[in-house]
Amino acid sequence: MKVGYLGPAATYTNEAALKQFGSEAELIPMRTIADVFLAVGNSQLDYGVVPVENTLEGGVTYTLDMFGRADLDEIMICAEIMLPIRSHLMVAQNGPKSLNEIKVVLSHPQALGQARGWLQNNLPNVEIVEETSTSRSAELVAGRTDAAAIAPILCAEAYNLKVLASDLQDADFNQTRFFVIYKHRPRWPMPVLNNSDEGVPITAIMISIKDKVGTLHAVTDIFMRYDINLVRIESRPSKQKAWDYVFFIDLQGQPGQPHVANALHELASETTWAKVLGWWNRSSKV
Ligand SMILES: O=C(O)C(=O)C[C@]1(C(=O)O)C=C[C@@H](O)C=C1
Repeated sequence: MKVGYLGPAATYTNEAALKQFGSEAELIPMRTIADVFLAVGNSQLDYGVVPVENTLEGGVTYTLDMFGRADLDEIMICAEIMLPIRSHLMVAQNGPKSLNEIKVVLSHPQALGQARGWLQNNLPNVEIVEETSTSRSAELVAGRTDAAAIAPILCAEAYNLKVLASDLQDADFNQTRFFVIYKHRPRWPMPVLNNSDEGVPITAIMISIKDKVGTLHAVTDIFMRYDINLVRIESRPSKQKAWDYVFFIDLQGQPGQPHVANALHELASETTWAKVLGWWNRSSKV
């Protein structure tokens, strides 16, 4: 079984993939989140692990936008992984000895955002450089004497770096949610990964609604009438025309339940486009 994740080795996504698949799978680092989607889409990978949402920084837009691509229409979600996120400031062994010797800080934009307060308080004048992942920034600072990376602790060992400061995240409830994605082929049963019957059933949908007064109200009204709890609603530009949006909705329940099936059926009258992205059981454990 081949499972792709945002690489190089020792990203948070790598940790999430290990948590879900253990050593049973061949874990393959990919350069970008888009590359994970594309390799799942052309069946080079059986599964991909991608970050989707963080408790401090919100939605991972790179991931959300890939679900809107027409050429990746068959990609679905079959599980989610929650990971506590702790970040550290690390430098090369012969690099800066203290914070005032650091001129540049490299990291993934999500990790930089989660440490915004710490950076403002401790390194207000450094240049900030965004990289494709935290471990890519760790790999890059290994050869520099003026730079530091914000990265997970696994990177210190993987890239032989020393840690100058720990726990940079702006709150200790910092967590990221990841999706396991696969290419939907007509097969039954659907893959079920670590999804015990004990969790709360969640279904993710993506919709585009009619451009008229009250449509969003009508959509939420349908879910209210069927007693369906909405656990997340997030909008992104549709990228089809200006000021046009798609909505990502996570709801409690699964399409196999009659009340959810009926609600999704009724939803068609208010939407111009709709897709079920997948369903899984949410564990209460992090
Ligand atoms: O760069 C990494 O280590 C990643 O796995 C990406 C990512 C993200 O995109 O949200 C994953 C978890 C953290 O929130 C920070 C970065």
